[in-house]
Amino acid sequence: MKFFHKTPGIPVPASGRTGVLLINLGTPDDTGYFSVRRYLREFLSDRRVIEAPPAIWQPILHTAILSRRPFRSGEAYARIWDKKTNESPLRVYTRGQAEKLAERLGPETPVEWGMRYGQPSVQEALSKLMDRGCDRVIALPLYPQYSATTTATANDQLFRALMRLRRQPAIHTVPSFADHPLYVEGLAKSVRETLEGLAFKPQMIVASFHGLPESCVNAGDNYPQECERTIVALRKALDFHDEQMPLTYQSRFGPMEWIKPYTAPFVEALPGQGIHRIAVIMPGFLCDCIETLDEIGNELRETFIHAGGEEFALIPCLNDSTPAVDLLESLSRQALKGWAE
Ligand SMILES: C=CC1=C(C)c2cc3[nH]c(cc4nc(cc5[nH]c(cc1n2)c(C)c5CCC(=O)O)C(CCC(=O)O)=C4C)c(C)c3C=C
Ligand SMILES: [Fe+2]
Ligand SMILES: [Fe+2]
Repeated sequence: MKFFHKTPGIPVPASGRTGVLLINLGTPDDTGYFSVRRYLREFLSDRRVIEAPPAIWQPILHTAILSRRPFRSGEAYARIWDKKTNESPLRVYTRGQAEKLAERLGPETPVEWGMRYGQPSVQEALSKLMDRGCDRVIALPLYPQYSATTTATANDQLFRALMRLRRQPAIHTVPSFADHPLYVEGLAKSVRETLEGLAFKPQMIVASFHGLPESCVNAGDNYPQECERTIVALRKALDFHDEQMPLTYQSRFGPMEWIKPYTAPFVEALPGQGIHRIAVIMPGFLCDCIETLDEIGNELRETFIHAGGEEFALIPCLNDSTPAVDLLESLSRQALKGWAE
């Protein structure tokens, strides 16, 4: 394979054109063992995600993890799979966000979407933008809170693609948007709408964020502070006390210590404290995915009911709703302004 990719065929307009590149995590192509294995192998080989030296980690990954986990994860993906499009929800919503954002920005500002792991790749999405005449690219990682394990590796992947280009576009990377007013407003609206539609009144709304190994935080990852910023702003928007909306962390992986409190034990203890009706919101995720729909919507619900809970409601992520597209439009226009004459 040649080191440099082709230079885009379409001449760049004299005035230049700016495109928006949405970058999300990625997801398997189907729920079968080999697809899930391929996805997990790529994901868990990323040194931004697992920092252990490859000489130690790779043998563990290829034996203990990739032999069994794809079966279990494949079953979980099958439970949440979008039957209509035959895709994972994460991909369906990311595409929806890109298509709706493109309508808002108009034909002069092309929008593409790519995945850090799997398909469509960031490189493919970048090529499409350049083939449409973009010499400037706004890269927008779809994570509300910054973490080196998500935001930084999304940007790394884009710069990896740039390393192979003879003629590079200029890049503007959009920072995290943990307490952006449109994000907080969108979350508050989704809480109000879900509560209105429920036949019961939750005694507590648990805000569960994806977790992170403690070692990452000790080494300087500011993700927990970003989660705090989101939750402080959301409680304020809803006029909630801390106890009405506690913050917890889900999705642990491996034997190491992760940031606390852990969602599952926290929720399991609630019925014993007289809390039998809860709702769960997951403001660390812009799109519903295996972690929200299965780990929380299925597994955590079962844990809570088994522990004596009575009612459990899941508040959906913003997905490709109007508030989500409002937010992405605002972030894109803000970045576009930076390039205005
Ligand atoms: C050490 C492992 C992991 C770290 C660190 C991590 C950080 C992290 N992840 C997200 C968002 C998502 N993670 C998702 C799935 C997922 N995450 C891990 C591991 C780590 N994540 C695994 C092994 C998996 C795969 C699923 C499984 O087998 O259980 C997803 C969902 C993807 C989908 O296809 O639906 C998201 C989204 C954040 C925000 C984050 C750090 C802050
Ligand atoms: Fe994860
Ligand atoms: Fe999980």
